[in-house]
Amino acid sequence: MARVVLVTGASGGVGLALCRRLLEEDGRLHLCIACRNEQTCENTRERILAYHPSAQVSTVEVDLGNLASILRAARELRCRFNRLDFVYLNAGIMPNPHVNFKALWRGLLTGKVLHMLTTAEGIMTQTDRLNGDGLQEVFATNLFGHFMLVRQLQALLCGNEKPSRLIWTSSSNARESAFSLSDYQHAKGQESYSSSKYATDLTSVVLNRKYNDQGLYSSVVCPGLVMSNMTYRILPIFLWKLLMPLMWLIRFFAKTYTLTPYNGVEAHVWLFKQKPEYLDCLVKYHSCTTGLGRCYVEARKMDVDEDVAEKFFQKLLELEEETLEKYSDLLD
Ligand SMILES: NC(=O)C1=CN([C@@H]2O[C@H](COP(=O)(O)OP(=O)(O)OC[C@H]3O[C@@H](n4cnc5c(N)ncnc54)[C@H](OP(=O)(O)O)[C@@H]3O)[C@@H](O)[C@H]2O)C=CC1
Ligand SMILES: CC(C)CCC[C@@H](C)[C@H]1CC[C@H]2C3=C(CC[C@]12C)[C@@]1(C)CCC(=O)C[C@@H]1CC3
Repeated sequence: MARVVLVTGASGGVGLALCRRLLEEDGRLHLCIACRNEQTCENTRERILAYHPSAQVSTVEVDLGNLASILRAARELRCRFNRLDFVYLNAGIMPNPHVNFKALWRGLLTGKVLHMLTTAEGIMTQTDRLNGDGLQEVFATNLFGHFMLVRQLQALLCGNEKPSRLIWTSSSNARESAFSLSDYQHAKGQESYSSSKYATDLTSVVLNRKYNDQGLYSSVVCPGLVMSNMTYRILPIFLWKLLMPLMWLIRFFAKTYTLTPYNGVEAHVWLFKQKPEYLDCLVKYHSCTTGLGRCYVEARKMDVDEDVAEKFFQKLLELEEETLEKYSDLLD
């Protein structure tokens, strides 16, 4: 039976490379790509088919920053499929990124330089805003939209003959100090991206606790530093191109400098081949590349407080309840 795989954020960068590499692994799978609108869906499908002409690729329109769009997409997916084997929750945003060059410069002179260059700790901020649903945009797109999608797809993910899998694209930038239970949407700070990725790690841990006995397993991966539209918004493309030789050099010391989307999805593809029962739900799987360009995966224990994770999950459930009340007309 062909496996059914749903990928969000498939239109470029990590998501597009993931689609292509999954089809290299298994040309028989049914790939459903989730993109923001009809035009992106069609363009992305054509780009994938150009490499894998005989692949089964379908599309679903979803704007993860819009709750009504998520409920509609989930309804469509429930009509189309009777199960989903893998869902890659990959779409993400980092709006208005700002690099603190002064802190970067100071950091270069300290012993923590590699940590800074691989996690961006202390050198990156963002400006967030409210979206049309009245939620903080980064929290809504990176985490809550995906959470709602998973919950709405529960019937396709639980109780199947074989386990189903959720694989979240998190980040090395996920940091406990950027997250607070009392401001879990990160309305007050300037590290909404870091907070949303930490929230992703917390959510995955609790999803395992709640759903493993129903045959649903969740994992988090970090693609490393990848050149994509997201990073091209941080520094201009020409500057990244100029910095490329330096970054290849840094890669001899910083293995998470995967740099290309192809290398960045090593962990996503590795997880596709693993039995979930043997994975550790408190581990984040990092895509790594050696100085000579060999890709591999490194498992690192996550810094999560399971009690905070549980409390945060309750808050997500409350927000979900409010959402479902508001959009009751979009439910079956
Ligand atoms: N690049 C890096 O160094 C790193 C990236 N990551 C994570 O990897 C993931 C992929 O990022 P990357 O490929 O680098 O960045 P890109 O900006 O290239 O890709 C982001 C993807 O998310 C989609 N997306 C954004 N907003 C929405 C939305 N509201 N609804 C639906 N889709 C949306 C984009 O679609 P559209 O084309 O319509 O904008 C695009 O397909 C993200 O979760 C990111 O946080 C993690 C660590 C490092
Ligand atoms: C010589 C160069 C390496 C200098 C580049 C400085 C910064 C622009 C980058 C250093 C660490 C990078 C980083 C990210 C963005 C670019 C840097 C801040 C991310 C935040 C991108 C998105 C992520 O999810 C994590 C990345 C961590 C490292």
